[in-house]
Amino acid sequence: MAAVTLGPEGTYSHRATSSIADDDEIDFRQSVTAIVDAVASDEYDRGVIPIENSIEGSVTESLDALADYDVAVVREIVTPIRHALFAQGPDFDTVASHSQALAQCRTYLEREYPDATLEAVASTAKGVEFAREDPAVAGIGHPALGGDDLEMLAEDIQDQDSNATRFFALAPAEERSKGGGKTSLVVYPNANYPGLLLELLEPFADRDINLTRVESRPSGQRLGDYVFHVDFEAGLYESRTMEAIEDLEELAENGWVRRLGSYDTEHVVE
Ligand SMILES: O=C(O)C(=O)C[C@]1(C(=O)O)C=C[C@@H](O)C=C1
Repeated sequence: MAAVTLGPEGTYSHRATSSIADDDEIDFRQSVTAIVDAVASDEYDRGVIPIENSIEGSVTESLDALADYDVAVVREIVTPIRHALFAQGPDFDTVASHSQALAQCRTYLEREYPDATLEAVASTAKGVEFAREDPAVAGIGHPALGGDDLEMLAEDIQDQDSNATRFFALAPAEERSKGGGKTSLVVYPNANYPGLLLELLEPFADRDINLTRVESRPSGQRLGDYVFHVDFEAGLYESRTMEAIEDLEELAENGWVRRLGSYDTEHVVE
């Protein structure tokens, strides 16, 4: 099964993708949007993108791409995230990594390297690549990224031991699954009036559907205008879900409701 994810080799996204595809069938892109685009245009059977982290919250580029492209979510993959710090030696002045990884190690970095410049790059593996090329740069990423030419200066530097990231496995839209106990939707009401958010949530409460996440993102159209990402514990084709979606579609008559799909959860233990 051909799959695409965030590269270069050795990112956390790559490790999550290894749980659904053979390593020789995994290709890499430099951004989440490029991955979603490649799946939406049928170039790959699967794409894996990070969605949210237990310390730093949503990966906003991923949420925005799910609102912009028609793709299906067919699985969620939850994996523990334990970061290590790599450099050629102790004399670096810059720490390069993915913005999420830098944020997940904020307390450690402020305590140990208060003067270091933090540089957000496309991925953790990219940051470690920079460290390999430049003695002034350290990288943060999975402990296996090191190798002989880099020193592992510290391990387990994430601010919480329980650090974990949730990924979505995506497929072309026509594969929108009918199985799985969790469902994700994106709703754009294209409206703003008192009680709108309450009205958005009522269709679920009325049918005893447990919401597991509600996230708002700016629509990009105007200030104060939002797209809502909703996850809940019920299948897409259960009658209570279909009824709830009918209510949402009425509410969003000037906007839209996107069904991302139903899926099961896989916990990858490293
Ligand atoms: O840079 C990587 O290794 C990624 O796979 C991206 C990413 C993210 O965007 O959240 C994935 C997991 C970790 O939370 C840190 C970074």
